[in-house]
Amino acid sequence: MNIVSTADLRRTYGEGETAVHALAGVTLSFPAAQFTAIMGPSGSGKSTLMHLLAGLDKPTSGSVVVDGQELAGLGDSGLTALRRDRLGFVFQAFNLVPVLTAEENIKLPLTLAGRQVDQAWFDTLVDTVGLRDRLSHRPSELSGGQQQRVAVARALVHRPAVLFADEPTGNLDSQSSEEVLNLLRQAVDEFDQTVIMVTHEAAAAAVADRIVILRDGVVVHDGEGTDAEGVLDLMKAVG
Ligand SMILES: Nc1ncnc2c1ncn2[C@@H]1O[C@H](COP(=O)(O)OP(=O)(O)OP(=O)(O)O)[C@@H](O)[C@H]1O
Repeated sequence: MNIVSTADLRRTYGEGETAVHALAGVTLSFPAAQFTAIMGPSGSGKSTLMHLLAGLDKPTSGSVVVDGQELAGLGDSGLTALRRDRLGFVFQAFNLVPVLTAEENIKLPLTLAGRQVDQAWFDTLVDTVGLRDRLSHRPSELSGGQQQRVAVARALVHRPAVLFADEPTGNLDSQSSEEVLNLLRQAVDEFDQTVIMVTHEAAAAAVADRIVILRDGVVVHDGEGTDAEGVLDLMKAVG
């Protein structure tokens, strides 16, 4: 089953001669429990695609279906509810709430939605991300890698239909990057989570099951995962 799919998705900024076709017809399907890395040179449309998939921006034309819902048919409150209840996000900048502890940050999506915490699932997540002894710490008392692990747990606490990760290792050293990537991999392998990750880094993309490469707003490669060297070769091949 596809958790996310797009049909001839287009997003144009501006009009006439100065128009920029950030996405120029993208048709992609993302099945459940698959880890996809979206790559491509700067300006190729990665962020635009991610924003459209998450309902944070509206397409010029074409459609996006997430978890069985056509986004164009949802109003602002419907989109907000979809993001809150069905999507998880991990960003380059961690985006934790500074005044809340790690535990409160992880539980925040449920608190905001007024939903009960599934304690067994919370415990599984905390043990998976290895933060049991850091739960009462605030973000400023955690390393970058620990903060991003809190962010991954937060993104998974409500068991989203899909987890979007936007350059999740962009601010991390190589060891913390590896830990965070392993966690995302585990979320797919052990929890059947669907992960869509935008990244510039070949080493990050190498943990994915599938590599999609954009250039000038179109898909120029869509194939199985490979190691970091293979990813670099792919990037070179598509220019
Ligand atoms: N709000 C905007 N107004 C006008 N043009 C925009 C806007 N946002 C993006 N663009 C243009 O759309 C194209 C795609 O941008 P996008 O940010 O999606 O690329 P990207 O692949 O995410 O790049 P990067 O890797 O540098 O983040 C670029 O040419 C960019 O300049």
